[in-house]
Amino acid sequence: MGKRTLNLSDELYDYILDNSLREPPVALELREETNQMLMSAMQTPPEQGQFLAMMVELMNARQILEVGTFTGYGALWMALSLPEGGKITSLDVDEKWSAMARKYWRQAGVEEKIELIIAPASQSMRQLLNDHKANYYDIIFIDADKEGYLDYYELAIKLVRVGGLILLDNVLWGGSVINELNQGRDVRAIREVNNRVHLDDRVTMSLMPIGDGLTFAIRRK
Ligand SMILES: C[S@@+](CC[C@H](N)C(=O)[O-])C[C@H]1O[C@@H](n2cnc3c(N)ncnc32)[C@H](O)[C@@H]1O
Repeated sequence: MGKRTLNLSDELYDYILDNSLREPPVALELREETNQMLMSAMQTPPEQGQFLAMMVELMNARQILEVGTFTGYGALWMALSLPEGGKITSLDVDEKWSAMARKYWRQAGVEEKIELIIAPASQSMRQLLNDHKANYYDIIFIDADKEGYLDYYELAIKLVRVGGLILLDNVLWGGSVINELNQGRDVRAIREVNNRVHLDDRVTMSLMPIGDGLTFAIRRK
């Protein structure tokens, strides 16, 4: 047995889903409809949706900010886990998926818990700061354009409360973070934010090989 995380074969991944996934039927329906789409790879995978919902419970979260909504799968899982009075603010720049997101949020009875803001996320996050939402969120899930990550992270540090959790998705970018021949803008942006979080003493952090790599950063001051 090695010390490192296992390489997941398709069979082992299926075993994990078969033996741990508790996906609500409405989330399955949304996932299946999204899977028909060209851009479906952007969707949060089911075991990560379930994990986000668990984070909501673990953190006793009431206020959540999601950066990157897509068809609303992650937001749906988190909303189902939020107690009465809890709220998710979800940011996306593209309106074209919002109808599908809203359809399933309504079907799940959580539409009232989710506010969708359509505008560039950096603009929306700055607006939230102007609207006195500094030190406000229990969880901030960053899952939008990678070039924006550093800016989103710095804004998230201001928006999250002390003790609150920032999650950054796709921080291994399919493994290409270690491929020096790959100097694309997305991968360079991810390397830069990974380095920033690693050296940042404002947070307690951990980079976990979940999905495409998920960094946890708890604001400590
Ligand atoms: C990986 S998907 C989000 C997946 C989603 N969290 C889920 O649970 O399925 C990334 C999303 O970020 C959005 N996006 C890209 N650039 C953005 C920007 N500048 N501001 C806000 N959202 C942006 C895209 O439109 C896309 O819907």
